[in-house]
Order: sequence, then C-alpha cells, then structure tokens
Amino acid sequence: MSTKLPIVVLSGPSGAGKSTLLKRLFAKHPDTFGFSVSHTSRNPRDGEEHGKAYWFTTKDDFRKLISEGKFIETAEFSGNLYGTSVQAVKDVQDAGKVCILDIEMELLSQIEQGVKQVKNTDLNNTCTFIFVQPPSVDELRQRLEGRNTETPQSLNARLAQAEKELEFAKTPGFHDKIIVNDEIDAAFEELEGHILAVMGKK
Ligand SMILES: Nc1ncnc2c1ncn2[C@@H]1O[C@H](COP(=O)(O)OP(=O)(O)OP(=O)(O)O)[C@@H](O)[C@H]1O
Repeated sequence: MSTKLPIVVLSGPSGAGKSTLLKRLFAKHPDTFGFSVSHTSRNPRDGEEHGKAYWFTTKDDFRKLISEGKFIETAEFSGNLYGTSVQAVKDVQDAGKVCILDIEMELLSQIEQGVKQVKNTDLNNTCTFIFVQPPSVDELRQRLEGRNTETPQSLNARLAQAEKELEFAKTPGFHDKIIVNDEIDAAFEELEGHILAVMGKK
C-alpha cells in the first residue's frame, strides 16, 4: 500500500476550535504530523531560535526568495513579511510527516495556487482543505468569551471576520471537508477520519 503524505490546510474562524482539534490530533498521533517553520522579516524575540520558531530573514532576502517562487504563501502583518516556503513543507514531508498548515481565510487561494505551481516533484503536493466551523455565531461568541483572550473590541472584530469566513466557506467546491465543531469528540473523529482517508490509511 502506498502511503501518501498530504498537506493538510486547516482554516476557520477564530474560536472555531482549530487549536483544540490539532492539539488532540498531535497527542493521539505524536509522530505523524508536523508544522512547517515559517519565514518572517520581523526580529527574533527572546528565546526564539532561527529555524525553530521561524526562519528569520531580511526583507530584501525575503522579497528575493518570493521572486524566485520559493513560497507557497506570503502575507504582510504590521509591516513584516511572513510566509511558508516550499522547502519548509518539504522538510516536514522528508521527516516522514504530514504537514499541517493552520491558515487564515485570506491566504487560502494563494495556498491553492502555490501548491499547484510547485514544480518540484520532490514535494508531494496532494493538498486537502478543511474548514472548521462553529455551530453558530452565538456559540462562537460564547466560546471566545469563555477563552478569556478577547477585549470587547477584539471580540467584535473576530465575530465580524467570522461572518465573512462562514460566507466564504459556502463557495462551492473549495473545501474538501467542512467540520462543524459542535460536540468536540464527534468533530475530532471527523477530522481524524478525513485525514487518515486522504493519507490512504482508512
Ligand atoms: N466542541 C467544542 N465545544 C465547546 N467548546 C469548545 C469546542 N471546541 C473548542 N472549544 C473551546 O472554544 C475556545 C476556542 O477554541 P480554540 O482556541 O481551539 O479556537 P481556534 O479556532 O484555534 O482559535 P484561533 O484561530 O483564535 O487560535 C477554547 O476555549 C476551546 O476550549
């Protein structure tokens, strides 16, 4: 049996439960999955190791790498560049692991294009797009409030963004799997089942 090592792209509104689900996935399958190390042009913070937290790069070098087609996605946040390189994904696959990308909605189309355009035959570019959806916006509000991470302003911003994401998720054919995270055990089983199926293990 050939076992494929796909790229798993997880997206969904803030508070939908992506981190919670991924934590379970890594705990249950400690050697199967990995996160790629992103590039950033921001300065390292205390304790952040080059090649572990990020690949720290100057803006000029970063732009040169972009022009050479070395990234599957890039974005700018507060004046700094961030991105996932083809090599970073390949490093995870070379270690025999399924690469998980936890990605914002705005970057999904870039990823789709980026992965398609990867000519490097060494990179297995089978990619599955999973959307984690809250049962309702009201429930999402309660979870974000329960997490105690938000100010009233950031809560409202996240809920407004969530409405956009829920609309986008209706785009026919974009996501391979939509998981409504209502009851956590059921949502986890769906996530695990889908990924194992894509890997050809189920
Ligand atoms: N099925 C569930 N039922 C109830 N609460 C849940 C469920 N899934 C997650 N939660 C809770 O909802 C909150 C948000 O979950 P989590 O932090 O995993 O979201 P996230 O999608 O990773 O958000 P972000 O994108 O902001 O990191 C957490 O407090 C978590 O414990």
